[in-house]
Amino acid sequence: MILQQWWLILAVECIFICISGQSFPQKRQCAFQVTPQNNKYTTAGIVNGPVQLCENTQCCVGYFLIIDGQPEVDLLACDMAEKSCPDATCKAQTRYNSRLIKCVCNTDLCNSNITWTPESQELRATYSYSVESMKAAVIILTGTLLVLCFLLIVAAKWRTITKEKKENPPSLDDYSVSRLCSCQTTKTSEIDIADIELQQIVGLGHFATVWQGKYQGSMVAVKVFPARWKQIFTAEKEVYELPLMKHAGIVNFLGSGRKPDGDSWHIVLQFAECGSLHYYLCNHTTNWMFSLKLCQSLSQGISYLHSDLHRHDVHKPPVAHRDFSSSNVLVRADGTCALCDFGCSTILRFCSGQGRWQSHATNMEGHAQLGTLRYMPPEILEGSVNLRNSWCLMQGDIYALALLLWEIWMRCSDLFEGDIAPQHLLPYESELGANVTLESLVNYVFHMDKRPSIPKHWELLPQGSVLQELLTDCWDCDPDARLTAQCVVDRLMSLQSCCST
Ligand SMILES: Nc1ncnc2c1ncn2[C@@H]1O[C@H](COP(=O)(O)OP(=O)(O)OP(=O)(O)O)[C@@H](O)[C@H]1O
Repeated sequence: MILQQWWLILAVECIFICISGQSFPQKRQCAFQVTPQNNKYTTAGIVNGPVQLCENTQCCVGYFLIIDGQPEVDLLACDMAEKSCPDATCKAQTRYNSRLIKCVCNTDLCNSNITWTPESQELRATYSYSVESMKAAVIILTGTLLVLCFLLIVAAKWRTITKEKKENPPSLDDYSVSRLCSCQTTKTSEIDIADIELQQIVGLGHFATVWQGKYQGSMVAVKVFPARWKQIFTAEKEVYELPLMKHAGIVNFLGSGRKPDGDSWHIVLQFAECGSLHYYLCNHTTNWMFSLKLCQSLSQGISYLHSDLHRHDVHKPPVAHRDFSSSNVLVRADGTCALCDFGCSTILRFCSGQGRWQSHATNMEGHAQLGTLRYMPPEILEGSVNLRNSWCLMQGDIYALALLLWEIWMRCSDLFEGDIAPQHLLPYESELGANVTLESLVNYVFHMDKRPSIPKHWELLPQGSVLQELLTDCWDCDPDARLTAQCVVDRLMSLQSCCST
């Protein structure tokens, strides 16, 4: 009897091993070496000394620091999730800056040795994979992972739905950047620059100088681009000139013009009396209701920017901001926020002839990594995202929105004991300093999955848990798990009704 049972167990085990051997490929083994700062990768598989057996991927990853002209290991491990890794050997693919390089590859222990020459430092810095890698990845993925991709999309969508996304966002899958579709409609709004009186400089950006000025008897802001930044001027003007772009959450565009000698290009805007949100928060604390007003108008602005609107025969396509920071939000005298600076933005257009969304960014090709480093989401910092995927650009804006909400609430006296809010700090300023580097952000935000710290005592406040949940749902490391901007608007609305003080 006992012998019979033993045979039965052995037979079942045999069948199981046979089935599992046929159904699943052998697990990938990768060289393993981490530091306490990036030990997140320990969870990517079973570690056995210098080797890791991957749980979820066939890809090994290696990060190397260039020290004295030689690559030195920073991290070796299995990749955290299944991604494209068409190369059998570890070739330097992405150069984050002059010091940090990365490879991903698909054979056992392939990440232990990187193929790198000083010439490969000439690689153009980009957060997307090279064209060859992309082509190979597409072929492999199309052939072997079609079903898996479908299941992943369904799972991601399901997760998105369960996050109470009340808005029904447009389906923006992975589309390539293209020329403008024929369905584009823009209006021009030329202004004679001679009619503007420039009075004083109120802002100095990377690309333009912003003046306070007078136009037709009203106070205006004039953004002056030198001729060499014409491309950025054109990109920004194009966003402002989209149909239905007038909204309380977006700074009012009055027109644009060019100096007769052609050496500068001008964008004329409504003047925001309190300057940038960053400037405002450095100089003012707020009470709860005022901070909520800032947050609501801010999220309404980004929600409107992301929206796909049809009114009568007019269409406003969704726009991803892509450089959302407290310096690119203005504060009006009435305490409402208005978005500005669309020089890095991407317009998404739906072309009925092609039956799909296309993204359009005038300046995208030359400035793949545009945006303010500190506000870049982990997936863009790490380089695992395809920047041509329009939907992930919106999700990047939501990550930055969370950082802005955090900045605003950290200056709200009602959220601190004795009504004393700490001095204004930029996100990650207390942890990484005033001048962050890409390397330190990749480590802290991506590898360590850290975010700006939320004061412990907020848990005890009536609104504390909602604030905390809202922030964590917006800066989630998984872009698909983040809320939509409209959902943020709704959550803030419910905060107003439940926690008015
Ligand atoms: N309409 C406005 N009213 C008042 N101040 C403004 C206005 N527009 C811009 N500014 C000020 O000018 C600064 C720079 O503006 P903006 O971000 O548009 O320029 P930029 O050159 O594109 O900057 P960046 O370095 O972010 O790319 C803002 O942070 C703000 O202080």
